[in-house]
Amino acid sequence: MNSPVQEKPLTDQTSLSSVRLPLVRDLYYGGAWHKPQGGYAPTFNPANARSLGECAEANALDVDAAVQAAKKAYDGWKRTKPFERAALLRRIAAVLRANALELALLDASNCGAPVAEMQRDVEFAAAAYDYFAGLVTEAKGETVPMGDGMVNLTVREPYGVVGRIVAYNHPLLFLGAKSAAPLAAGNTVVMKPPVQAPLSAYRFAELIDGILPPGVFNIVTGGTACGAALAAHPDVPVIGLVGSVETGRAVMRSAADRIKRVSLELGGKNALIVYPDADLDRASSGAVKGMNFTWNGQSCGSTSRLFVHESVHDEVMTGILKKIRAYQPGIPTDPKTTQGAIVSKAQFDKVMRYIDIGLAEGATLACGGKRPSDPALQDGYFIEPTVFTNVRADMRIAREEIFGPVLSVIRWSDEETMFDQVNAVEYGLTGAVFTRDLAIAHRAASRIEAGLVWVNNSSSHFLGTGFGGYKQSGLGRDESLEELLFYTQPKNINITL
Ligand SMILES: NC(=O)c1ccc[n+]([C@@H]2O[C@H](COP(=O)([O-])OP(=O)(O)OC[C@H]3O[C@@H](n4cnc5c(N)ncnc54)[C@H](O)[C@@H]3O)[C@@H](O)[C@H]2O)c1
Ligand SMILES: O=S(=O)(O)c1ccc(CO)cc1
Repeated sequence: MNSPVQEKPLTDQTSLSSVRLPLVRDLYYGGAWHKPQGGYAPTFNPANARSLGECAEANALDVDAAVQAAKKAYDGWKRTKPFERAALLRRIAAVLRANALELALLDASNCGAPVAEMQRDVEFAAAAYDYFAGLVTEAKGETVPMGDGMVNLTVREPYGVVGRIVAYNHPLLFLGAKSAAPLAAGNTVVMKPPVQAPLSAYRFAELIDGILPPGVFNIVTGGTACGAALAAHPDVPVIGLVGSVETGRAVMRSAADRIKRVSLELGGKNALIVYPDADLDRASSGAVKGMNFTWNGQSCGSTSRLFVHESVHDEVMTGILKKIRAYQPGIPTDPKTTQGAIVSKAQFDKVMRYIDIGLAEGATLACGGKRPSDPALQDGYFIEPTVFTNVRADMRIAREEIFGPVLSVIRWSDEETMFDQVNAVEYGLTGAVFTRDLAIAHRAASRIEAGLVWVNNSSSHFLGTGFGGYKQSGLGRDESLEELLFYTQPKNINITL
């Protein structure tokens, strides 16, 4: 067992007394910590732009060492009885729950999302471990009648080493939730956390160290070079990415060279449609909820395009501008904070650029669009919740993923034209419809080109139901049995008796 941890104040701004800050930020593979050959780079607290210390930057040699450790552990893990695997996964879920606040504080200080939300993220990761532990016997096969003297059966087997590369908006959630299915299916994993916010991953490795056999669960931290080395590695037959469309294309290109299986959970520019018959109070609440302002809209599923019927536009806007006030930028580690900081200067600058573009394109700034005035927040990457009205569907702020707290409101009158505009973007991750009419709800749900459509709701994920994109938003469905089966391959066995 490694115990590379000491008590130390997390940041000088945390309103909670103290938290264990991982002192060892090396690479975790083969059940041990290893110094990176690629060196170290600082990670930051986006609430004040201060360094939180150096973290390992894995290079291709480091990634290879982690993959070899995972490869070595594969045979034993594959042969472990499914219920034994499940019991170990459930122990990880329990460890996550027992350490939720500490892990959430690490995420809050490193990725900028409020600690209260990050506690929910830890619970989501724990629930995913429990869920996939419960599905281990569903990785099953079938038999085909062959007549006398012959038996035909299909079994599902794991692939070997799975690489999973994840985005920065839910660091711990993705580390946990995205490792659970491949492990449950009998693969070993090499996880690549987001370069912007790796701290919770180190602590996760410390906490679960010793539960799984060495080499079953491994972590390599770093940026593009680390992710690209993992995606290209010849001994990694399956690669799962949570990230941008651009990265998805890069991962798919390198996967093509080795005929790898690829799962892609990518970006979105999702539409929420309000019909004239909708419960307008619910619709304005849904529009605010759908933006995930609490983590600054940094959610692939955020409904950042609001299509409101012209007859109810003003009433819906009044509701939105009132309800949006519930989100006030604040220090992420403060449990009362409702909206955190944007993850990095680069992302902050990108969002501000899009706000300038919206203004230049002639949209009307209805609220936000700037840093908050609170002096305590001046060093951090904070932007007030921002709403543009009078947006045309062809404007860049209505077509491109901003991944920030910026909502674009578009009026509609003709339903066909509205559907054309909703589906005109290259993305197809989520969509939402607000109406009281079931026929409209079904019509709109069938017309929206997206992998998930909420009716009279937004933002929520439902473990067990499948989450993933149409069009450029990705390939595959996570959070479901389909995710477990994705990490298995069928083998047909034909027996002549
Ligand atoms: N569909 C989903 O479930 C989902 C969830 C969260 C975020 N996202 C998307 O992720 C994006 C925001 O996250 P981001 O900025 O971290 O995305 P990103 O694509 O820049 O990075 C994602 C991960 O890929 C790694 N990476 C970058 N370039 C790589 C390469 N060439 N090869 C291999 N790995 C590489 C990064 O280090 C990171 O770990 C948005 O587009 C958002 O919509 C999608
Ligand atoms: O990016 S989000 O839409 O917030 C999100 C949250 C959880 C998950 C779990 O698979 C995926 C995307």
